[in-house]
Amino acid sequence: MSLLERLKAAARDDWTGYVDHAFVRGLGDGTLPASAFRQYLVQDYLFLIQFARAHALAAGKARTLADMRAAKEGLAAIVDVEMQLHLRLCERWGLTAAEVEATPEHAATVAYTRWVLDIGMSGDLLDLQVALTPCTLGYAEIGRRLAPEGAGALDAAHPYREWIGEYAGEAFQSVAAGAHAWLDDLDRRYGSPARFPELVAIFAKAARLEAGFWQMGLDAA
Ligand SMILES: Cc1ncc(CN)c(N)n1
Repeated sequence: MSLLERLKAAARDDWTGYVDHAFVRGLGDGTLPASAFRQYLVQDYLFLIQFARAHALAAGKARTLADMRAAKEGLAAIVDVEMQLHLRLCERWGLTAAEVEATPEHAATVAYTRWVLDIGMSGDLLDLQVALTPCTLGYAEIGRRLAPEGAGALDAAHPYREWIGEYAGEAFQSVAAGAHAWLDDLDRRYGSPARFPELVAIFAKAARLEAGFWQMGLDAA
């Protein structure tokens, strides 16, 4: 069993509370209020800036060139791909990058991002990657669930088609597959049965903070 599968099994309720949150169901069936999505979108851009820092921190924590390259892939996926999607979506919602960047961070954004950065500062690369795993692999799972037949099969009139398509699409799924393989590789080198409970606690907390992030969007509706 991969480390991800073991972590999900050990933190099942927290994982389900995240990937099956009411926000996600609303995204899937298109019933999510626009005000909830807008709040999410703005805060998620601010979130990604901090998560880019966390991926850069992973490069700094790396002890091998291969790990540094893997961290760089995660950083590039955020800065060069995901943030561009957000800018396109923001534009469509009448928001400029400058306006979004000038928006104050919500408490849920600060709570999640600064906690991950703290895990990265105080722990090792495996701790940090476990803290980052619900972010990348959770969205990949959500993307596959919301578009089981692929991004191209989504209804053209679906209000959240572009968002779902991004996470269900090949580029993001391939980044997620790489992160999944890297996590197992780190676990083989740095993991141990003694460390597992601590890793579960990190993973479960990240999943709860993800659920809190969705809830922050819903609360704005
Ligand atoms: C809150 C959150 N979590 C995860 C992702 C996917 N990188 C995201 N964009 N935003």
